[in-house]
Formats: sequence, structure tokens, C-alpha cells
Amino acid sequence: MSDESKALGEIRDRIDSIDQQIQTLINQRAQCAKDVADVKLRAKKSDDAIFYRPEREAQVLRRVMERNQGPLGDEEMARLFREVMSACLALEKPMHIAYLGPQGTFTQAAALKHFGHSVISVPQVAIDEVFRDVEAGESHYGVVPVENSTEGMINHTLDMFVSSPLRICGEVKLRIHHHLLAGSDTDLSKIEKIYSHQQSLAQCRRWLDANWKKVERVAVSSNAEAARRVKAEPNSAAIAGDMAAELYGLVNIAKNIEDQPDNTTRFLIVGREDVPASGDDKTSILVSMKNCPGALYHLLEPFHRHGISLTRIETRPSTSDTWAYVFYIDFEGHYTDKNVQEVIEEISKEAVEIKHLGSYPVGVL
Ligand SMILES: C=C(O[C@@H]1C=C(C(=O)O)C=C[C@H]1O)C(=O)O
Repeated sequence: MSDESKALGEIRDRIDSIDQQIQTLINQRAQCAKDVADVKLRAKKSDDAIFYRPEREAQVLRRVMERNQGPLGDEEMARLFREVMSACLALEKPMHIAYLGPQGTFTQAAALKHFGHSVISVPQVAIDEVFRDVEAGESHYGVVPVENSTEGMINHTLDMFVSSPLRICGEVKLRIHHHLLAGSDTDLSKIEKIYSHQQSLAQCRRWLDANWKKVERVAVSSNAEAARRVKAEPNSAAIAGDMAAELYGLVNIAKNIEDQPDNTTRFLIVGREDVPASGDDKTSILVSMKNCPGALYHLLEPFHRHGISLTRIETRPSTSDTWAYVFYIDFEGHYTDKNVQEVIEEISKEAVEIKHLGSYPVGVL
């Protein structure tokens, strides 16, 4: 036996022994998660006890990242633990997660990034349907896009919160990479149409102008739908991501064609329960103010005075007379924090209405 194969043999023996230990430990961990579920079930005395705890999962992942010594990177390690937790939780009851479909959308990728791969992801045809599915109790949680770094807010999602009783339970950010995709036997010189979702066409506008100026751009309901069409239609191409390319077996003609290299979309997790504080949280509220001078000043000044950082403020036209201005505000902190409560109390005196949309852990992954 050469020195090299002897050295490799020894290292592989070590790997086999470590794998055995990891496997035993993961199963011990899974048993603990099962025990936690049993305790929760006994306390609730019904089988609709909530096993999923977003704030606890965020704390576990943050700790994994904090104590990580490498050589694996912090995010890589957290992703592994994300999947371990997902599998442990599914042992009790796999969660149903509604998302803006069809299969292969970035929203599905965001859902799996947030919850791990052991959930049952359920595609819905529209943002309203995601909300309805969770409101009706058909799915445990829903995932919808809310803002893109290139194209701004997804107003349809914001508008849903005016009337929906759902709470925001989490956020997840996803780097969005778009590719130009076509069937494997497509003659590139014959492409007549490029399909994609309107947002994706907008995110690749400059690239399209530079490379495919004369080809018609057709907006469809999702990137995955664009990929599905292209599979069946010769002389066409789609702009979509990796999941859609894989799902429909399309070939990548040009990779990462988004105009902004840091193109990112933020998604919200919606559910029926409030989430307790995790120690690093954000709160979203919707406030309607009277149409009077200084309305915005009166709204924002208390945040400044109480030292609370706003992470976003967005205005939408009102849908009723009473809602003269509607502001969506995201800020740092949890609704149960003392300074947050004080600010809410002060704003309440000026506002026509305040709606707490949810307090949730700042996205970890
Ligand atoms: C085990 C628990 O339940 C679930 C499983 C978790 C885990 O595997 O670490 C964490 C939070 C919950 O989603 C718990 O509440 O601690």
C-alpha cells in the first residue's frame, strides 16, 4: 500500500467514525424535539398544538453562527442546522406552507430557505390565494414577496394587510439571479419572444436592451410559467431562475443577467399567531393618518425621540375615506418592548387607525 492510500484510508476511517457519531447525535436531537412536542401536546390537550416556534429557531440559528469556528462558513453551517431542525419538526407534523406558485418560483425557493426542505410546499396562483389558504387554516404559514431591491415594493402584498387578519411571522431575503433559458434544441437566431414575469423583465431591462433589443418581451404570471411555456413553444426563451430551469429541463443560454448584481427580494412569512420576542426583532405596522399639515412629522417624531430605527416607510393610496394616508412602517424592536409600546401609544393619539401587522425575528439566513 502506498503512503498516499494509507493516509487516505486513515482519514476515511476517521470520517466514517465521525459520521456515525453525527448520526447518533442528530437522532438524539430529533428525539428531544419529539419530547418537546409531547410536552406541548399534553399542555394543550388537543392535537392542534403549535410545534413550530419561529423565535426559538432564529435563536438556535444565530447561536450556531456565533459559535462557528470554521472551516465551514457561518451561513453554510446555519443552512445545515436549518435542515436538521426542519427534519426534526417534520417528525411530529410536516407543516404545509402556501407560496406564490407555480412550482419553481423564487417564492418557493424562499419558502424552502426559511423552513427547510422537510415542509410540504403548496403552490397558489396569486398572492390573495396564499393569504386565503392560511386564513382558512388549510396551510400553517404562507410566503409572499414584499419588496425587491431593484424594482421596489410589491404593492399587492402590502394592500392585502389592510383587510387580512394574518400576522407577519418572519422575513427571508433571497439573492435573485436570472438566466435566459431555452429548450435544448432551440436555434438562438430564431427566438421571437422572451417570456417572464413583469418584475423580472424590469430587473433585466438593460441587459435585454443591449442583447435582445428586437425580440418581443411578453409578461406572464410568473417566471415558472414562462419556463413552462418555453418548454412547449419553439422559438421562444424565458427569463427565470435555477429552480424553474431544473424543473422544466431548460438550457441556460446566459447566466446572471440581472442589471443589479446585488438584486435581492425580501419575502414575508404570514401566519395566524403572534411570535414572541427572539432578541433581535422587527415590527411592521400600518397607520392611517388624517390629511392635515405635519401628519408625517407627528408620525415619525416619536420614533426618533424613543431611539427606534425605522427600516422602511411606504405610502399607499387609501382605499376608503377614513384612510386618508396609509403608511406601512417597519422598525427595529418587538411590539412588547417598552419603548415600542410608548411610541405606539403616542402615535395612536394622532392616527385614525393603527394596525399591528406583526413582530418577527430579523431574517437570519
Ligand atoms: C423543539 C422545539 O420545537 C420546534 C423545533 C425546534 C428545533 O428542532 O430546534 C425549534 C423550535 C420549534 O420549531 C422547541 O420548541 O424547542
